[in-house]
Amino acid sequence: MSDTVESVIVAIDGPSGTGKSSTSKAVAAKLGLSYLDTGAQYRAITWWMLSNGVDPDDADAVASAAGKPAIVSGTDPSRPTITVDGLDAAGPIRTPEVTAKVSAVSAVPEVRTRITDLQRSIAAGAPGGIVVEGRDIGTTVLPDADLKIFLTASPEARAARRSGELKGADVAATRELLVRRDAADSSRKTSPLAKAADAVEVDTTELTLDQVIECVVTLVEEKRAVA
Ligand SMILES: Nc1ncnc2c1ncn2[C@@H]1O[C@H](COP(=O)(O)OP(=O)(O)OP(=O)(O)O)[C@@H](O)[C@H]1O
Ligand SMILES: Nc1ccn([C@@H]2O[C@H](COP(=O)(O)O)[C@@H](O)[C@H]2O)c(=O)n1
Repeated sequence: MSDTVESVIVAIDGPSGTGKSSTSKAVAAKLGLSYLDTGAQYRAITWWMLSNGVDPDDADAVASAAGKPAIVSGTDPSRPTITVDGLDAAGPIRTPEVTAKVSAVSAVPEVRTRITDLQRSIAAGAPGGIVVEGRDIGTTVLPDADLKIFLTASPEARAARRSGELKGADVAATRELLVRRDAADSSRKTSPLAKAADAVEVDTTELTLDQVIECVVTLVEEKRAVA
């Protein structure tokens, strides 16, 4: 006889442009789960620093200000939202200025503690379960997640995807920026980008987005089915 567990927590990590957001949103929508984009939270705090005259490269100043902004994430996968001090931040957090500084801000331990606490409380409050995507979800934020996925793809595939998204941005320059951001995220001391030992690695280089979504949905359903 088979039964189905009530709630499931899925952690999806990986480098930039591997398809974490697209996959996580679609999987959550298909399975009726909540969705959390943790990169958006780090972008939001970075945007607040830039908007409030805090130098993102001054780790002490960033640490002192880390508790100030009120960051609220909406977890409906069909309409994810993010506000900072009540302002809609969805657009401003995607600017090149924020992208260029987010790795510096997210490396500051006080920022990570603040955002990790927020992520854990959102995951704990998600009624039917949640898909949480980022860089350290399986290793640090939710080490007891029911399923951990680590998405990868070649830098060339990721750059081609991103430059398509950015309407023809130079692929070589896009690749350079992706690789540099991954290197910074992987080499920071506190909670770096890393694959959890018990994560399932999915190389998406040769897969369509639909194939990746199907693969992850299958893995979640397998986990949910309890013998
Ligand atoms: N398997 C795939 N095949 C082709 N394109 C894809 C695939 N997966 C994602 N994409 C496209 O690649 C781009 C980047 O995907 P997405 O934003 O989901 O990646 P990400 O890992 O969340 O990136 P980041 O960490 O930088 O936020 C999007 O335009 C998305 O539609
Ligand atoms: N769990 C996470 C998620 C993200 N970051 C930092 O945020 C940056 C932006 O992430 P995107 O997914 O929106 O590209 C990322 O480069 C990391 O610096 C993080 O540290 N931990």
